[in-house]
Amino acid sequence: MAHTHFTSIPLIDVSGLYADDPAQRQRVADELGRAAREVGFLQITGHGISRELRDGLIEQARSFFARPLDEKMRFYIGQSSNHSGYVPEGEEQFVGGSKDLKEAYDVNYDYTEAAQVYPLLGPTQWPDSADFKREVSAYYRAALALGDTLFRGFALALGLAEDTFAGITRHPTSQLRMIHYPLDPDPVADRPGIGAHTDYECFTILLPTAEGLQVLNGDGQWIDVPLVEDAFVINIGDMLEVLSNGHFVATSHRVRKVSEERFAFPLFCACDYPTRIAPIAGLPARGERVYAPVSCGDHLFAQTAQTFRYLRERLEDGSLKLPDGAAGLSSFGQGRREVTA
Ligand SMILES: O=C(O)CCC(=O)C(=O)O
Ligand SMILES: [Fe+2]
Repeated sequence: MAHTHFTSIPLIDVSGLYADDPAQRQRVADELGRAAREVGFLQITGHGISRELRDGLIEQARSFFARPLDEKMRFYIGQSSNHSGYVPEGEEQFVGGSKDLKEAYDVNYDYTEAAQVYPLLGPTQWPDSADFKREVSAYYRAALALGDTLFRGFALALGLAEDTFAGITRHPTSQLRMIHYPLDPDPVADRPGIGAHTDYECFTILLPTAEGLQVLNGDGQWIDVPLVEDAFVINIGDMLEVLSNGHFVATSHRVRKVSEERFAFPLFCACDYPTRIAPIAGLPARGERVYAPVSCGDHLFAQTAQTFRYLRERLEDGSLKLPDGAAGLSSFGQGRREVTA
């Protein structure tokens, strides 16, 4: 899908999505739709998530990542049963073996009632801090609720019923990542924060603490995303590009080498694990592209299994098998995790 030649990221006040008046909701949805079609990235204000919730999350990240490595490794993601916990530098490697300078803590949707056990759902492996669990969970809940509101807005933007996504986002595999990009002490080393990629899921709600995020436009130029007071960055991911039959675009982005210590908190809004991701019936194709259907959870897990060292080792020794029909890396959407650095 070709992108337009944008040179800035649209900023939208979404408070109208909470209005009782359907016309007001539709007006905001139309703005969301324009940004999703033309840029695939936007920034939002009027989202209702308080500064207190955001500061609580940032504070917990700051204190967790400041701990010595051996303490952080006590909560290593590789010892969890559902892919949650601490992700040390170098654990996650994308196509081409990118050398991102970052560490992370992955938090799961704490859903334990599924009749079937799914690899990306279940109780989070929390660190040994009640404050961390409380503050991070509070933010996570609020951001998931914002995600539901945005799903309704995107449905209206596509000319669909407002509750189109409700039935497939009841217990979604929507992970919250807490990412720490340390300042590289070597001023000449050129290690990006995160290499160029698109996100796998429907859309991402991102809270950054500093500039550094860049978005690729149709002319192949990297456009800086400014840090806007009180705003979240929202970007379309592969799955919403597919569901929308190419109307919305999953846009490549990256984080350049940071010039100050940086934290970023993406919540990847996905669908329920077994959801079949295919163009929604009745939406005419926008481009030439024909999208092959995939299972939401199996696709996410297959991508994860091929990029995390601990899971790759299990694939190699045969103790883990990829779900049937799993796609290879960068074979979906806009070429997820394609490293061009
Ligand atoms: O750190 C950021 O601003 C973006 C992170 C990101 O793109 C990702 O985790 O997928
Ligand atoms: Fe991303």
